[in-house]
Amino acid sequence: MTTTERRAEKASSGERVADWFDGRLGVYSLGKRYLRKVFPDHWSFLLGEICLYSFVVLVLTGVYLTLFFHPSMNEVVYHGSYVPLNGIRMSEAYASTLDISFDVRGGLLIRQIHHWAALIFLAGMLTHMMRHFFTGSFRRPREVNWLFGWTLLLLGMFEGLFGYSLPDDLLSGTGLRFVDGALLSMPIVGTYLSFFLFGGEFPGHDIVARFYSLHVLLIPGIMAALVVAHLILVVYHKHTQFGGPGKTERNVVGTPFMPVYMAKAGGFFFLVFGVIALISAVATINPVWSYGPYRADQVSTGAQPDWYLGFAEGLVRVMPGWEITMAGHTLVLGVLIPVVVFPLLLVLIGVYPFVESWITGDRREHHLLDRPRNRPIRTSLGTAWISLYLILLAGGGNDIVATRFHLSINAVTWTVRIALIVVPVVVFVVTRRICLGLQQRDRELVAHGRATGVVKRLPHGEYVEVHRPLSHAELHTLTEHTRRLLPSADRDLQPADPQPAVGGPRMPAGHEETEP
Ligand code: HEM
Ligand code: HEM
Repeated sequence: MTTTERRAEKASSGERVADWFDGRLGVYSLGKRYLRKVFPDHWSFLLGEICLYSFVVLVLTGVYLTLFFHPSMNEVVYHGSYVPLNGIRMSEAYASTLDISFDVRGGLLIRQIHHWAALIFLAGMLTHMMRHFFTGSFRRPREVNWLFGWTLLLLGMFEGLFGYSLPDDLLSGTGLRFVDGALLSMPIVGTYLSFFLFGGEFPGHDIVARFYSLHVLLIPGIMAALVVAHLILVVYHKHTQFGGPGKTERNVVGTPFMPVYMAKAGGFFFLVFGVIALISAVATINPVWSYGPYRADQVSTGAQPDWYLGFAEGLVRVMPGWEITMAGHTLVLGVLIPVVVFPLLLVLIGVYPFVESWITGDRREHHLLDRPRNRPIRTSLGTAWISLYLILLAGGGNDIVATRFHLSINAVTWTVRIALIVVPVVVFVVTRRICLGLQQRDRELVAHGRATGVVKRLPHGEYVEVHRPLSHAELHTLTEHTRRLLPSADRDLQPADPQPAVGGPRMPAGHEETEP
């Protein structure tokens, strides 16, 4: 008997299973390489995980919904548990959504989890994106990963729109009418595009089935592939980290993937799932039975898209109803301008990493994150963009704001129009001042230490405040960006130097992974 055979005989059944897989998939070398991968610890890294887990929840609940949802616009007469709609003509899609809500066991909860998860997914993506924006993690070499993320955001928005169009209720039909109007406003191609999408004149009989294929197959497929590519790139580039003692452009300090990070991530998945399930169990979302089935001659009052598309609605609502006639054709500028501005606002985000490196001429690799105050212009652009987005969101709900607060809708619309121009500029200027103020405070802290509030009288009568010098770690964090700006800071590009530059302690706990 050979040694290997003797070892195989002695090995436990677990080891034998692992050996079996190793022989076929090479899991040992993969595991050795990646299971001890170091992940830095920071609460904001959880935002990416929220996106990931809510996406998983969407896929799981979406698959359950496909078992009962009928993507058909054929007309049926409803005879189900929801008595007020009994005997009413509606599409099969709407009738099956009512069945999911009232007759399928657990159906309403799963529908609500699906919808709430969609809202949280997009909120997660937007905050995750802003976190990466403000800390500059999109810089070289992560521009492509930024673009992958950005594509996920775009696809997520359209996936949501297609999803809430599926039940074919009065609200989703109103949303589709909006899409139709946007298409029709496009010169020359508008009518063709509308007929192509709806398979004839709006609303036609095809749109639910078409959106269904896109919603359950094409878009989730592309998104799943992009999520995998996104995460592979995070592993390939190694994670960025905030500056601090022991952290350089060439190492990553944190906890290993197995077992620490994996245990935390597993727990966090159940936390995210649990919170979404709890919200869905207590808060109604999209009660389609109270809107009624879609009819092209009706529109519901207070119709609103899901929050992530509210800014597109706002763009249309703040525009005056301008129209011009050119060569015998009417151009509806009131809709056409928003249709052009909407993608522009999104494209600006996608190309930002390239524009920034072009303007600043910074083509270096960056693995240490910026503190937002040290990049005042970028930070101010980010806050101005957020303010623009929020104002448009409020503009998209101008009717709700007017009715809830007993205001005139014209007054609300005009306030939004003025705010749209003034507020982002003010926010930009104020944020920049705040950043510069914070930088000044950092400089004073470095130069004089922290004020203790203790005032001393010196022997010759002078009063002075006692300042406590900062610790080495604090000093390192506050001055690290200035060293990176100096040409001599190229030491960051030299082989790993885990020792802090200001003589502070090494990272107290955690593991360190060094660039080869
Ligand atoms: C990945 C992102 C996804 C988003 C943002 C999303 C969003 C939505 C939304 C907002 C609705 C309307 C829910 C409602 O009726 O209140 C919906 C419906 C639906 N979704 Fe998704 N979804 C996603 C993925 C999926 C996947 C992967 C599947 C299936 C494999 C799926 C299947 C369905 C079905 C069958 C419906 C119609 C059922 C109904 O409305 O009750 N979804 N989706
Ligand atoms: C389905 C949607 C998304 C998922 C599941 C996802 C997931 C993640 C995860 C888990 C990480 C590592 C941890 C972290 O830094 O948070 C990450 C990193 C990153 N994400 Fe996303 N993300 C998504 C969307 C986005 C979007 C919309 C953007 C920006 C437009 C983006 C840009 C980035 C960048 C630049 C990194 C690299 C950061 C680094 O190495 O420090 N992601 N993503």
